[in-house]
Amino acid sequence: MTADIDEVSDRTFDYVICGGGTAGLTLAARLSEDSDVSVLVLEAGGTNLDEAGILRPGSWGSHFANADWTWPYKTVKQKAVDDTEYLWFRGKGLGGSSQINFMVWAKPPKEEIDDFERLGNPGWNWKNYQHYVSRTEGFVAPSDGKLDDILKVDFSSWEVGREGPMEISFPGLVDEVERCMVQTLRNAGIPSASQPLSGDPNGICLVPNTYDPVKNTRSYATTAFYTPVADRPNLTVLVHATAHRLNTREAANGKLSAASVEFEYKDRLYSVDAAKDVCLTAGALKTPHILELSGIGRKDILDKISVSLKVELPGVGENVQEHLNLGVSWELKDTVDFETADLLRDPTHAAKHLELHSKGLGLFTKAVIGFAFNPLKRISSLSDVIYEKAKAKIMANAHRFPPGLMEQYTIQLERIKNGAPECEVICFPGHFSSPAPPEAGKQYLSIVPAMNHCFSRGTIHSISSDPRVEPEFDPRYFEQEVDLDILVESVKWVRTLADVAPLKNLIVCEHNPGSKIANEEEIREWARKYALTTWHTAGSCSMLPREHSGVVDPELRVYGTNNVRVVDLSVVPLHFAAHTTSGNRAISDSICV
Ligand SMILES: Cc1cc2nc3c(=O)[nH]c(=O)nc-3n(C[C@H](O)[C@H](O)[C@H](O)COP(=O)(O)OP(=O)(O)OC[C@H]3O[C@@H](n4cnc5c(N)ncnc54)[C@H](O)[C@@H]3O)c2cc1C
Repeated sequence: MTADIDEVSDRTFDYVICGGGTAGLTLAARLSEDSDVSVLVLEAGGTNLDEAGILRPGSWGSHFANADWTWPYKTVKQKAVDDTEYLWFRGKGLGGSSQINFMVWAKPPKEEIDDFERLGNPGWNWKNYQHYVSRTEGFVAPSDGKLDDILKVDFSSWEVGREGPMEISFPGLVDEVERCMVQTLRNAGIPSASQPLSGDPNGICLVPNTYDPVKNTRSYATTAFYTPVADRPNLTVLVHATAHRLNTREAANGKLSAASVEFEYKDRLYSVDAAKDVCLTAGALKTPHILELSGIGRKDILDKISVSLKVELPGVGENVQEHLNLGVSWELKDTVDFETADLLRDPTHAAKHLELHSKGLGLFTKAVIGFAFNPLKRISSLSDVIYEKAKAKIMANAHRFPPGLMEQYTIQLERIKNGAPECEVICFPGHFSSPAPPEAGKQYLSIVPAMNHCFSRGTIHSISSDPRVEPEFDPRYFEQEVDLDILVESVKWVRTLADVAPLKNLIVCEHNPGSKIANEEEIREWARKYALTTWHTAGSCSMLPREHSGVVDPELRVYGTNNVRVVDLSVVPLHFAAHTTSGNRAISDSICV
């Protein structure tokens, strides 16, 4: 049961958590394990409990149209992409983005978590990361041998948590699509990654999902971290409550302490006191907004919006890092003996598969599981050229970088040189590409190159002191040319897979980008125009030394404050090659030990 306003307004809780999403609910569940502390979660959206459209896997993207489940954030015009404004959907309501995401449970290469420590964050290394994440994982290996012939993996050897509250498993429907994809990648010379969930995803991997294998439904922050503990007397959750700003005072040690949180509920303002910590978990897009409105951030930004500066932290809303993707799709022959997600666009087929889902069958029990993580040098002969060009440009501009960025770029260049598996490809069972839309009655397969180590850095800043005015989201796509160079090489490699069996035997033609996009310049132009966010934005309140533009210390405490913590993807100092939900669990678990 969620709370009423009377149970919250003007009361005091030990911990006030702003944002009941992926990280916020994990944190609340962990903190409230101690029955001596009281925990409050303020969530701007609703509860969205037991919504079939959320629980049903295979409904990718359909949530975007539902204003109760999704925030329709939008970027500012992107200069390098013809002034395009991009939609940056995020989950709204309990569970946050974990209620609308694609359910992929992937984990980064161990070196990339160790890089957090190299950047000045003692204790933030793979060993600890794996410890925290495995407390969440409730991995269930396929019991019926259905993946044995595809994967050839002994799941008992996987180092993955098996006792945690989040069901992680392979989906109900794994068929020829996955067999075709994996075999094609194998025939293209890509090795298998045998330990994708324990720090070595390099190669082909079938990645499990946040998927309940018994009910064939989505597992997410709500099912794992809210529903099972909702009746704890020391846990209070207020929905439709939007945190606006922290009311702070200067403490005896000269630092700022947050005494209370001002929030909006049904068009009225309220306040709630925090005896211990205020934890910001509004996600990488909104957490910097709350800090700035509370007077913590860049002086020039706060001056512009007439908010008085309490703690000057030039890193707030900076160092924003994105993952990008760009699908290549092929039209399939009529004779293929499997069905793809394309059929769900047809109402008759969708109705049939809804019925099947109630029996644990059909396309709605399908998920995205086929992946390969490749070093650039494995898929492109231009890896050294791209490295040298990027390095020369970085060295030439080093004097312009904010403190701390050069250290990040040094690691990013090393990753290219040392063959870090940064070029991901995602096998999607259906149409997932632009600009040509799918044609009715046709089926497609897509292989989606994804960029995980973008060099471009964006910003997220408030443009008004009115909390209802969204901040300006500016990812600065392709500001660094190396991002486009690497993406183009990935696209070129993916297109060559059309000549590799078994894929080549199943396809009629390339649908996107299509045969008209042939030479280097055309591919470059297509990639620049049609690359999309993977919704993995991170870094907007980076955990770095303060002199390196850091916002939080290794305990996730905001510099210059006694009790303000940021506990979501905002703190990632340098992005990693993995989907982000697992990282978020580690972040929220880390402060509870
Ligand atoms: C469409 C989509 C697909 C994705 N696919 C995958 C995938 O397959 N695998 C994967 O690992 N990752 C995926 N991701 C990314 C992953 O889901 C997110 O990185 C992760 O869920 C972010 O967690 P968070 O806690 O930082 O933010 P969120 O989960 O977004 O939580 C933030 C919460 O804060 C609330 N909020 C915002 N502002 C306020 C405020 N002022 N006051 C109170 N509450 C507030 C929001 O309503 C929300 O509930 C996807 C994301 C999206 C959007």
